[in-house]
Amino acid sequence: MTDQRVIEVKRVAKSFNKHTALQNVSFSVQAGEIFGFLGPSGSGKTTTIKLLTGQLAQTSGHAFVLGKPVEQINESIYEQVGIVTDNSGVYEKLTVYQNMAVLAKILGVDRQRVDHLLKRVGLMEHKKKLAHQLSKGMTQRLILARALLHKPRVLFLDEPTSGLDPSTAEAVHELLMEIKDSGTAIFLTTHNMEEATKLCDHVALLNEGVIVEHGVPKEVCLKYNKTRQYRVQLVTGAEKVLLHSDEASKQIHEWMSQDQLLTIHSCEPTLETVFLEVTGRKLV
Ligand SMILES: Nc1ncnc2c1ncn2[C@@H]1O[C@H](COP(=O)(O)OP(=O)(O)OP(=O)(O)O)[C@@H](O)[C@H]1O
Repeated sequence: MTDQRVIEVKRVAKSFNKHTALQNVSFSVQAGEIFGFLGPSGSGKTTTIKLLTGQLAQTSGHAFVLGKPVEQINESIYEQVGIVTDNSGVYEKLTVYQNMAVLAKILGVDRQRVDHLLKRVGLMEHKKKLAHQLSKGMTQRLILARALLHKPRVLFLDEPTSGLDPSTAEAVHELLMEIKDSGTAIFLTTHNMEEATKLCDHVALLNEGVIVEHGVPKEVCLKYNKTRQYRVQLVTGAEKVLLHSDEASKQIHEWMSQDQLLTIHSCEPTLETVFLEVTGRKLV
C-alpha cells in the first residue's frame, strides 16, 4: 500500500493543569482507512479529537492533519474535514432538510447530495421535522449527514453509534464503509469493541491517556490467544471446550468421521478481553 498518511501523531501529550490526559501518543491514519481509538470513559479519546481538529493545543509532541501541523489549523481545513461530536450544533429551529440545505449552500453542494445523504441515514421521511423534535439517534444521524455533505478527506467521529438501535447502527456502519471505500480516512472513537472489530482496519487501545496496544483488530486478538481453545457442539446437544492438543485433534477427527460434529469454533479473545488482560480494567 502506498503511504498516504492523512493523520499523523508523534509523541503527543496533553495536560490540563496537573492532570495528564494524554501521554506519548503516536499513530497514523491512511487515506481509505477506518482507525478506531478505543478506551473507557475518561481515557482521552475526545481530547485527541479536539487536538486533531484545532480545538485544543497539545502540551508537547507533533500532530499533522492533511500534512498541516494541527496548531496551524484554520477554517480552510474544514473544507476537507468532517467532524461529528456531541457539540456539532444543529439549528434547533430549522427542519432536518433546512439544516442540510443551509450548509449545502455555504459549501456549494447540490441538492441531490442532500437527498442522497438524507436517504442513506434514514432521515428522508423526517425531513420536515424541526431539529428540536428529533430523537437522540436522529440528531446523531443528521450531524453525520451534514458532516458528509462536502465529501471530506478526513472524518472525525466521536462515538458514532452510541445510543442508536441496532438497525440504525448497522445503516451507519454501511455508510461509513462506503465513505472509507471512496478514500476518506475515518478516525472514530468508541468503547464498543464489536463495532471496532467489525469496522476498523486498525485500532489503538487507550488507557489513562496511554496507547497500550495497537494493530489490526484480528491480529491484536490472535496475539493474546495463548490458550488456543475450540468450542464444539455435538449432534447429541453436548457442548465441549477443548484445549489445542494432539488428543483434541484426534477427538475432533473422530467426531467428524462419525458425523457427530454440529459446530466448531475457535475461542480467540475479543478486543474486550485483550483490554482487560493488558490493563486489568473493563472497557465500559
Ligand atoms: N477541559 C478540560 N479541563 C480539565 N480536564 C479535562 C478537560 N477535558 C478533558 N479533561 C480530562 O481529561 C481526561 C480525558 O477526557 P476525555 O474527554 O478525552 O475522555 P474520553 O475518553 O473522551 O471519555 P468519554 O468516553 O467519557 O467521552 C479526563 O480525565 C477528563 O476529566
